[in-house]
Amino acid sequence: MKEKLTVIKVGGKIVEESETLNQLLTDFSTIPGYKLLVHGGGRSATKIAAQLGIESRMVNGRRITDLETLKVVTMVYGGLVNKNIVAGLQAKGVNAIGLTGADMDVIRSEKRPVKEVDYGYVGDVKVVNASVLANLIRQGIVPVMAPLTHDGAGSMLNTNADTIAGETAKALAEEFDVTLVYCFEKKGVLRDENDDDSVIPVITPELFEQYVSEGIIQGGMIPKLENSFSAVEAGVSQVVITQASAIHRQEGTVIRKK
Ligand SMILES: Nc1ncnc2c1ncn2[C@@H]1O[C@H](COP(=O)(O)OP(=O)(O)O)[C@@H](O)[C@H]1O
Ligand SMILES: CC(=O)N[C@@H](CCC(=O)OP(=O)(O)O)C(=O)O
Repeated sequence: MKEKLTVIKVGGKIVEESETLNQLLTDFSTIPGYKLLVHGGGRSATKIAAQLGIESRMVNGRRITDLETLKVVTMVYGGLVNKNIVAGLQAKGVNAIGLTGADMDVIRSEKRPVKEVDYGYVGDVKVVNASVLANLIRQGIVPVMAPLTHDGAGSMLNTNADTIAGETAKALAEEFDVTLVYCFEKKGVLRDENDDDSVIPVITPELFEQYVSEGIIQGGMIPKLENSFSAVEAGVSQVVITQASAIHRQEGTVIRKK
């Protein structure tokens, strides 16, 4: 029997507000057993870029990352957001280590090829170094991963945090019984975005296609669900999309292969 590991991904709206972040870190600190945290921070990057006079552009939930934007996201995700979370967890007795994909060569990626859209310095994940992460985890260290990867040739690349969480969960599923929880500000995937009580309890790829065509699922929810299906297909035991305050209950929306 494999040991259990919980991978939690927390997004931009939660990490940008100190109160919601602090609550999330408190809840995270009480999850029993092995765990790993992946954070986003897209909203913080957009705000700081604007303060620097840099405009942000998103296509299909991904940021167009030119060289100036790459500098901003490296500072914001790898510095400000990551270190605030690590310090917050240390204050709660969790021995966290902050990592980008370049640290210990944890995640290598490849610059996304230019097709209809040129995303710039955005990386598609090639290899997650599961054994490095597993060794840290088994030593009782909690990895806190920023949405940054590297190309192995000296360049950092910006990678969607939902993808980091999905790919990391998949790689670690060889060694652990992995539960992946995407948490954000809503109660789950909603039938009506303005009605918090319209949680869709279970989503399959077939239902996903239908909801996208009906416009019920859009924007940042699309990469979250695509990564969720990829994770359950690749042996992650359980994938849930839920509210940050409900990470223990894991009610929300459950992702099924079919
Ligand atoms: N059906 C849906 N149910 C819930 N949220 C949805 C839905 N469709 C689109 N969304 C949007 O997806 C967003 C979550 O994606 P994203 O902003 O990338 O999250 P985060 O960065 O917090 O992980 C929600 O804030 C919401 O606006
Ligand atoms: C390539 C790409 O889109 N990267 C994302 C990484 C941050 C992220 O995913 O943050 P959230 O989870 O808060 O949305 C971005 O720069 O917005």
